[in-house]
Amino acid sequence: MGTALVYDEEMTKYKLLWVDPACKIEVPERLTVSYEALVKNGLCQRCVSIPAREATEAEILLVHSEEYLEGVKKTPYMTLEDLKEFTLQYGDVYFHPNIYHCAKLAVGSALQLCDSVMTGKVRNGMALVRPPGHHSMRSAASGFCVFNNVAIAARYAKQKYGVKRVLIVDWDVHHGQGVQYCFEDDPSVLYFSWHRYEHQKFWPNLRESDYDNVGKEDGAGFNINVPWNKVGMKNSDYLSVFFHLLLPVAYEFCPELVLVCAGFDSAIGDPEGEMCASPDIFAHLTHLLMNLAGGKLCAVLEGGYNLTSLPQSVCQTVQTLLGDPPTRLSDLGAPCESALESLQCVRSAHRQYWSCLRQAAGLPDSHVSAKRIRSAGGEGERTEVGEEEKSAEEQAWPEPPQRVSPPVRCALVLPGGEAPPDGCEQISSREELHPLMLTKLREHFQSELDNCSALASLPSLMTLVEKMEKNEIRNGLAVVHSVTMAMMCVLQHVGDAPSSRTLVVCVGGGSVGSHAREDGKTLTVQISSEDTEKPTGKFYVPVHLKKGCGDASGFMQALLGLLLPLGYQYNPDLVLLVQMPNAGVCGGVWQQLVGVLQGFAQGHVLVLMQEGEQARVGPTASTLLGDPAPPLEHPLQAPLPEDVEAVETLRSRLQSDWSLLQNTGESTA
Ligand SMILES: CC(O)(O)NCCCCNCCCN
Ligand SMILES: [Zn+2]
Repeated sequence: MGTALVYDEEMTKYKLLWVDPACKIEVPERLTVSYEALVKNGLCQRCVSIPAREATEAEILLVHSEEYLEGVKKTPYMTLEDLKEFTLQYGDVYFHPNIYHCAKLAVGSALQLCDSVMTGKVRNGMALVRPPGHHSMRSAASGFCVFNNVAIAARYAKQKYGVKRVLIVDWDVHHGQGVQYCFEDDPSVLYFSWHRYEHQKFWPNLRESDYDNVGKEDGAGFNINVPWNKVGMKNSDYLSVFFHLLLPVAYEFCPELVLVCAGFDSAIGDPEGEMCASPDIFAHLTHLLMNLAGGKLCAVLEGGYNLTSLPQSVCQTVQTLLGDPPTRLSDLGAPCESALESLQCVRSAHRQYWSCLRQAAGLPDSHVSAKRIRSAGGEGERTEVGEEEKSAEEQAWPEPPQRVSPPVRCALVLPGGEAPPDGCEQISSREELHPLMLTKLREHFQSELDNCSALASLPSLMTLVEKMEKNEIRNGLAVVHSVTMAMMCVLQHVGDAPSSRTLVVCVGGGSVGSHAREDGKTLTVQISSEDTEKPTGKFYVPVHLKKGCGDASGFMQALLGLLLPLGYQYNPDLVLLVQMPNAGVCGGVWQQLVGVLQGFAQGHVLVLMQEGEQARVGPTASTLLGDPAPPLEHPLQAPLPEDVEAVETLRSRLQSDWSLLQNTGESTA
C-alpha cells in the first residue's frame, strides 16, 4: 500500500496584507518550497496524489461554534479595514479575503487524507496545508490558525469510522492549545505535545501548557505536555522523550489511528523554535510512530518558518512514510539537563495514569548519581557559546544525506526446497566456507559439525551478508541449523572490517557469550527469562524478564526504554537479530521488534532463526518488506514489578556509559 500526498496550490493564495511583525513569517512560500522539494527529490511522484477538497460546514462544526464560523464566513467580503478589525479580536493571526477558502481546503485536505488511510486506499500519508490548525479554538483563531485541521480530523475519524482511540502527536515547537482544549476531557483522544515554554515566557504563554496539565475528568492522563524550558534542544532530547515517555504510553494506549501535527519549526534554523534538531530527526520520529495503529498515520503540516529546513524536514518525513530507510544519526549525546528535568516532571505527573511509567518499587527517584552527567561526557548544561550567539537564521547544518534504497529490499536463506514469500529474493550459494572460518567453527562447535547439515546454509548466509555490505540488499532473514553457529560466522566476517559496529539482539536464552567481546565491535542485548552467567558489561546487556519474551508489556518496556536508546547511541552499521531456540517470543512483539529495529543501520537488519521456526518466516519477511507490524493486543497488561525493576536497574547502571538511557534530572541527585 502506498503513501498519500494531499496538496493544492490554492492554499498558497493568501498572505499578510498589512504590517504585523508577529505574522510576517507565515508566508505562501512555506508551501511552495515544500512541495517543490518533494518534486525535486522524486518523492511527490512516488506518492498517491489525493486531491484537496473544501470541508463542509458540518465538518467544521465538529470542533468550532456556529458563531465563530458565521464570523469567518463573512471575511471574503470584507474590506481591508474590516479584515484588520476582525483580526484584532484574535492573537498572532491574520485574515485575508481568500483565507476562509484556504482554511476550508486545509481541513478538507486533512479529511481526504484520513479517508484514504481509513479506507485502506493508502497506508499513510501527508497533507501539505496552510493555514495551520493546532492553535485554533472552538470560537477563536490563533497563531496563524483558522480551523483546527487535526482536531476536526480526529472527530471525523471517530464519527465516520468508529475509531475508538486516536493518538495525536504534535511535534510542532508551539503548544497546540486548541487541540488540548478540544480533547482534554476525552479519553479516546491522547494528545501529546512538546513545545518551547521557557517557564511560560514563550508564546502562547499559557499556564495550562505546562506538564501538570494532564487532562480533565475522564480525560485525565490523556493530555501530555512536554515543556522545553530552554532553546537549543537537540536530536537526543527529542529521542529521549520518545523512548522514555511517548512511545511507552502510545503502545499502552494502542491507538487505531495516529495523527501528527507535523510542525517543523522544531527543527534547526527556525526563528520561532530556536532549536538545534536536524531535519533528518523527523525521519526517525516518523519511523518510530509507523508501527502503531497498524501503520495508519496521517501527518498534517502545522508550522515551520525556515524555508531551508522546512522542505528538508518535509522530505525526511515523506521519504520515511514511503518506506525508505532513515539515515543514521551520528554522535547522539546526552539529553540536556533541562530536557531531563522536563521529562522527569511529565513522567511523574502521568505515573498514576500509565502502568508503563510506574517507577520500580524500592528504587527512589533519587537513585541517579550526580557524577552521572559529567562522567557520561553529557553536555549537562549546554555551554557552547558559539551556538548561543548565532541567531536561528544564521545557524548552519549539513544537508541530510541521500537515503538510497538498495535494489533488493529483503533476501532470504531458507532450508532446501522452500519457496520464499512474495517480494523476497532467495539466496543460495554453493561456495565452500572459508577455511579460517571452518577452523574457528571447529574450535567452538566440534559436536554439531559432525552433522553435515549444520554447515549447509552458512555459505549462502555469508553471500547474503556480503550483498548487504555492498548495499545490494537492505535486509535479510536466514533459517539455519544452529543460530549460535550462524551468529559466530556473521560476527567473524563483519568483525574483520576495521570500524564495524554490529548491534546483536538475542531474543531468548542460551549462551551468546563467546563472541560478545568488550572491544565495542559488537553491542549485544539479550532479552530472555534466564539469568545468564555472563556479567553485564558496557557491550553485553542481558535483560532478564520474569516471563521472558512471552510477556508483551515487559518486552516492550525493554525494547523502548533500553534497546532503542542503546541502539541509537551505538549507531551500528548492521543489526543482527537472533531468535534463539525456544525463545517463546509472542508474534506481535516479535514483529514490532523487527519493524522498529529497521530504524538503525540504514535498515540493514539480518534476522537469524533456527530450523523448525518456519512459521515465523512469513510475518517476519512481511515486516522486513516494510509492512507495518500489527498492533499489540489492547489493553497491554501492566509490566510485572520484577521486570520494571530489572529494566530500571540496568538503566541506572548503564546510563553513565550510555547517556541516552537517562530519563531523570540531576536535580533529584
Ligand atoms: C502553527 C504554529 O504553531 O507554528 N503557529 C505559531 C504561531 C506563533 C505566534 N507567535 C509568533 C511571534 C513571532 N515571533
Ligand atoms: Zn509552531
